[in-house]
Formats: sequence, C-alpha cells, structure tokens
Amino acid sequence: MAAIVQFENVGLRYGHGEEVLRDLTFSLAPGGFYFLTGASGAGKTSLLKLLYLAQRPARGTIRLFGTDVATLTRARMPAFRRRIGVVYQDFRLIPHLSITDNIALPLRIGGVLEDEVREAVGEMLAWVGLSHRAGARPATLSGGEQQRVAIARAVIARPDVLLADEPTGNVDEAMADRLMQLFVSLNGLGTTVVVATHDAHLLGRVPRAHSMRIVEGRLIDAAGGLRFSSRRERA
Ligand SMILES: Nc1ncnc2c1ncn2[C@@H]1O[C@H](COP(=O)(O)OP(=O)(O)OP(=O)(O)O)[C@@H](O)[C@H]1O
Repeated sequence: MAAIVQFENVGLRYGHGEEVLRDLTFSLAPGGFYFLTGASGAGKTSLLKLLYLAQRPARGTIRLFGTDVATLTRARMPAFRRRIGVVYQDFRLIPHLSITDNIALPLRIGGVLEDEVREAVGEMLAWVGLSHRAGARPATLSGGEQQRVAIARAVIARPDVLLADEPTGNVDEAMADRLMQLFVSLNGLGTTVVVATHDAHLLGRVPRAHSMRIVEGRLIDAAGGLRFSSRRERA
C-alpha cells in the first residue's frame, strides 16, 4: 500500500537559524502506529509541525496523502487539514466556546447533522471522563482536563492521520492508559497515529507500534545507528 506520509531528505530551519531537523527520509504506512521519541528540544514538535503543514521544509520533499505539499495551493489546504487530527502540546482550545462546542468543531466544520454531533460529543465526553463539565469553558478546567478535551476534539471526526504532541503529559497513569486505548481504537479503524512523547512507559502500551527516535534533529534507530540518513552521509 502507498505510504500516507513520505519524507525525502527533509530539513527544517526557523528563520535564518541552523537546521533543527536534518536529512529526514522515512515513510509512514497507512494504518500504522508510531511513537516519536527524543529528548526535550530534539525536534519532535517541529516534525509534527511539518506534518500538519504549520511549517514548510527548508529543503527536501514531503508527500502527504500522495501529494507533494510544496504544490498545495492555499485553496486545497483546508481539505488536507481536515484529514489530520492534531493534539497540540498547548491544547489550543477555543476559550469562548464550551468544551462541548470545542469537541464538536471538527464535525460541524465537516457538515455533520446536529443530532449526530450531539450523540458523538456525548460519547467522547463520557470516554474522557468529562460529561459532568459539558457546559464549562476551557479556562475553568485543569491542565489534564483541557488535555482530554483537546484529545476528544482531535479524534472525534476519525481523521486519516492523528498527530499527538505529548498527549498524556498532564494526566495520571490510569488516564494515560485510557487515552492510549482511545488512540489504539482509532488506529484499529484505520487512522495512522503518531504520538510524540518523552514517556517511555507509553511505548510498552502499544506493542504493535513502531518507534522513531530523534536525536538533535536526526532520526536514529533503536540500536542507536543513524537511520534513513542521506546517501552522502552514509558514504
Ligand atoms: N519557533 C521557533 N523558532 C526558533 N527555534 C525553534 C522554534 N521552535 C522550536 N525551535 C527550536 O527547534 C529545536 C527543536 O524544538 P522542538 O520544539 O521541535 O523540540 P521537541 O523535541 O518537541 O522538544 P520538547 O520535548 O521540549 O517539546 C529546538 O532547538 C528549539 O529551540
């Protein structure tokens, strides 16, 4: 099956700085489950930003759903973004909307009927343990509760790709396990899942997952060797 994501010799820099991601060449299979690990500052969030089209690469080629993202026009961008669910490290909930309306957003944007929206949001609220806060505004929730809302919003429309940045960083172990179950269920329905995490304990929760480790902007395999490096560097 064709890769859902393909990177070829991709580099990323912010402004005129040094490259923070270098020589990334890898592909993600549709329906795969991937953990992205690495020390703080290694480049995990930056790689996710390339995937959700918040950053353009300084060099190399990124193909997403078979399309070179460099050829994407502004007009085609929203349709692409709708296929990607994102759990941001800083949640990015909309402050003036209730948590119910935050979670409902992707379905409403997708034109889903209101009855179905209500039912789906009710199920999600129950799953993340927040039914009793359905009408609350995000600012009145704890960090862990906001994180659960962010996750519910990212998964509710069953995106083709789910990108989650430290999605369990603010919750206890029992809740982290429950949230991982949600990701595994979504993955079982065909969503490709990428979870960036510091938390080594999470990796053991999904035996079928692949691990990708970033060290100083480069992908490294489990044995510590340079992975997918460019031909020039291997020579
Ligand atoms: N907007 C930005 N402008 C300039 N440099 C940035 C920006 N965002 C990140 N960086 C730099 O890019 C490098 C990778 O950062 P990134 O946030 O991707 O790391 P990370 O692995 O996600 O870290 P953490 O686990 O702490 O979230 C770091 O050196 C960081 O300082």
